[in-house]
Amino acid sequence: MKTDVVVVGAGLSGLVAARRLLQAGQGVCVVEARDRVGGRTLNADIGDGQVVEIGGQFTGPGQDAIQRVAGEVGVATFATHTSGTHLMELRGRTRRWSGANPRIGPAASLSYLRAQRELDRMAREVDPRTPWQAARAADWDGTTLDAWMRQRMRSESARTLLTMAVRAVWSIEPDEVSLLHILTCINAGHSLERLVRTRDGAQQDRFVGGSQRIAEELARTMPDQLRLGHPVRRIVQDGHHVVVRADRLEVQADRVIVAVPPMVCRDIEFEPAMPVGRQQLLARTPQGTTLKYLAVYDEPYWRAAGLSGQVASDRGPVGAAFDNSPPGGRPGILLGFVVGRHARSLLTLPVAEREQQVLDCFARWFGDRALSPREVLVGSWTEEVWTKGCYAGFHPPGLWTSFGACLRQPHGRVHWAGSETATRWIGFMDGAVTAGERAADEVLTCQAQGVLR
Ligand SMILES: Cc1cc2nc3c(=O)[nH]c(=O)nc-3n(C[C@H](O)[C@H](O)[C@H](O)COP(=O)(O)OP(=O)(O)OC[C@H]3O[C@@H](n4cnc5c(N)ncnc54)[C@H](O)[C@@H]3O)c2cc1C
Repeated sequence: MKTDVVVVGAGLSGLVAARRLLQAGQGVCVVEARDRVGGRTLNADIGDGQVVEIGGQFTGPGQDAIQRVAGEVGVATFATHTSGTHLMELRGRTRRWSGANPRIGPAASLSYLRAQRELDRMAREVDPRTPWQAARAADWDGTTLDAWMRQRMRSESARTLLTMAVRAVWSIEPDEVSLLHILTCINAGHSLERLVRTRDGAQQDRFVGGSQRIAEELARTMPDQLRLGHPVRRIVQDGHHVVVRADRLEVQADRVIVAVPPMVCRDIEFEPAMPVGRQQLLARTPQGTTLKYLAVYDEPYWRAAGLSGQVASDRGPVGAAFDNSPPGGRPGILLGFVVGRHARSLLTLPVAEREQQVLDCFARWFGDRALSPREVLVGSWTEEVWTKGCYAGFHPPGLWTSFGACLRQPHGRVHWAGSETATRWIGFMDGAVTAGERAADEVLTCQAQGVLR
């Protein structure tokens, strides 16, 4: 089969790239390993025509790209449930709180807010398009966020709180990530405060009908271009064209856009081989670890007790919880994120034991009724062969300054998309959209100029 452009991966990034290319009159073939579209967005049916999200779900102010695309395909947003009192488990104490910030004592609060402000200020010195060019890039990429926290934050409670925030936002531990990477992501997501917050922040809204609907609606506009269930194994190029070899499918094209997560991209064989910088980049980009649990109850019974369903915990295994009920409030759904170190430890247990530990957390916060959900759904993304971890890939120390310049550099006729290659909202659905559009524009420019880079 022959076409102008092959897109590998029918997640949001690949689908948006394909849409832009089709709009520009290009022939397109989207080759997807799974038998569904949406990648890291996935809806689960909970009956009565309602769904809940197993993958990415939240959106908020400043995420204009995903909201624009959602609007264009007729998917609206609704507010995440936040009314009521939130809970925080911190260093052996459970606190109830409401308003902007949890009360953790004046010294700890001050230490946390100072650190947040300092990180936001440092982040403004980092251009997310070229983090390796920041004046202090070498220093910041030579250390971890944890090392910086130990140096700058005297309060242990404040450090624990920031660790909880980092786990919740990026599903990683502060001692494994480059300080420069965190600053890049903070700038790309406006500010740490915006990344962390629900109201006025990145968790403010959800998509009606579930986020996967956006991918499904995009896919509906290109039925003839989609090839589902064909894992791409090999991409071979010469001076004239590129051939994409997938299971039971071979497509020849002028150019290819690869829109898959970094750890999965490592498994595709490239001929000629990728340049050394990009090989190193992929080999050293791990992905976060997340198990996302959704416990379904007849009603959101915790609301009657004045609780919002929102919890942050350093004890775990659930590190963050939300009321994830559908817009109408029935059934009641508790969402529990098990992330970072807690997720890696939970993943070593049998599935039934994992679930029990999660329900035990819910019972600790919302009473024994939590132990009897009518259904429990789980997204175990590290165990998904076509994802291998989430929410996204991240950079340990040294990576941005050594190999960052290779992140978006095309390899001959092969271009790179996916939320990890974004320069705004890196690792988010919004980033997936802008990365897909950027890669499509690169291809269109090359096609127009007849360029082989
Ligand atoms: C549990 C969880 C919670 C999240 N929470 C949020 C959130 O609240 N808000 C937010 O904005 N983002 C969130 N994210 C992140 C967000 O979902 C992702 O950044 C975004 O969806 C990534 O889109 P993508 O197209 O770049 O990659 P993907 O969605 O991973 O798409 C890649 C596609 O490529 C396919 N593929 C892989 N390998 C091959 C191959 N060899 N051949 C063919 N196809 C292949 C995959 O099957 C997949 O369909 C979350 C993610 C998860 C998993």
